[in-house]
Amino acid sequence: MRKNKIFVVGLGLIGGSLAKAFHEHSNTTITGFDPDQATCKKALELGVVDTIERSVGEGAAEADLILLAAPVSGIIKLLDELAAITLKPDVIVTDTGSTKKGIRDQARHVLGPEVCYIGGHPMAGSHKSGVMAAKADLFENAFYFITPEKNTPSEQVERLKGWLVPTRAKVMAIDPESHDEVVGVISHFPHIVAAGLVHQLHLNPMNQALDLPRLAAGGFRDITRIASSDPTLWQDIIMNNKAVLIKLFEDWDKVMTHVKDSLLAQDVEAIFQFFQKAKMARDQFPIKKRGVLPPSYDLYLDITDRPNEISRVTGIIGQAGITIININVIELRENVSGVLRIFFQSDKSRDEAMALLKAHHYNTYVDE
Ligand SMILES: NC(=O)c1ccc[n+]([C@@H]2O[C@H](COP(=O)([O-])OP(=O)(O)OC[C@H]3O[C@@H](n4cnc5c(N)ncnc54)[C@H](O)[C@@H]3O)[C@@H](O)[C@H]2O)c1
Ligand SMILES: O=C(O)C(=O)C[C@]1(C(=O)O)C=C[C@@H](O)C=C1
Repeated sequence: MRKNKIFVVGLGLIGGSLAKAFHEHSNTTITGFDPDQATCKKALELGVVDTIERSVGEGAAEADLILLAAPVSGIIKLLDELAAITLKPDVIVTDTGSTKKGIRDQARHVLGPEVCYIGGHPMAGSHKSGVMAAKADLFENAFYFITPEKNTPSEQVERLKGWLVPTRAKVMAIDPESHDEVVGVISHFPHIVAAGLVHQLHLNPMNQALDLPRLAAGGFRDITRIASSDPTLWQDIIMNNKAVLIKLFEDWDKVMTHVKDSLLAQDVEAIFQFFQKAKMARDQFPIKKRGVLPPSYDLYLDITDRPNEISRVTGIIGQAGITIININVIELRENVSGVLRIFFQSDKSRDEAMALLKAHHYNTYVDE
């Protein structure tokens, strides 16, 4: 029996992760191509793909699903390459680019009407790049945007959804223009702000003498994690969502000017409201679930910086026969209290541990 063939072009974080997830499709061969030879070699070694194709043309001609997972400008060029190849009549061409309008425009422009192109964008990722960071479960429970045209046959949309089942993502159809507006707010502009905060720190005159990153606590690190993302990738994304981002700069200026003016006017109530409204909105965000990871029940407790403090806590829990599945320390600075986060297998274990620690005068709490 002939095997179906998925051809993944661009075997980095996203292409590699999708290729890994696609291995769940039985009766399917996953082939790949990447211009970087070292990436191809690694993808084969790690079993991310079954084979590496010698060129885009050779892989694409035989494929039932073509997935373009290069940087956005690379995807646009790849569409030109595909336009010059005779593809299988029922092939679906999709991509993972973080912007959709420019890619859709190019697909419309260069691919003939006989080729079914449906844009895609999985809303999960990382500041890390490359095939080594690829994970089969990266998209589990994440949204996965697809951008079919009004005239895309519904059977083709269903076929693409079928291909994407092993990602365990929540597939959502949206038009490319709305997509770019949405991700401008929830992804692209925040990346600019994160990088901007890092620049602000570096430009500060105190940085030379005091090495501010060394002093920065959890808050700065949390909000700037995504500033470690690949600049080439982000240059491409930002350039391809220019109009949306320019408008967001105007909105952002209004928000910042409001805080600055409130501060200048010593308007305490306005400043309180600024934080209060943001907190209320942020606290309502749905909790993100990660499907393959077993659920964990977390307990937080305040600890002081004294010798053997962590082993004292784990000892109290361990002696009661309660299993701890993981531990992490949040912001324990010299001579200052920090927070210990302990992960349990069940709410019962967590609640028992909590009662025990309370009896030992620890301040404990759970984050609902
Ligand atoms: N990183 C994220 O969090 C994330 C999330 C969702 C979508 N995306 C999008 O997915 C795509 C891939 O991102 P990534 O994070 O996997 O990047 P990556 O840098 O990890 O991988 C990109 C891969 O594409 C290859 N490549 C570069 N130019 C190419 C070309 N012209 N043809 C074929 N391959 C080429 C590179 O060698 C590299 O292996 C981008 O379009 C990005 O916008 C990224
Ligand atoms: O988690 C991260 O590090 C990401 O930046 C992932 C992220 C995002 O902004 O949320 C980045 C780009 C995408 O296109 C989708 C997801």
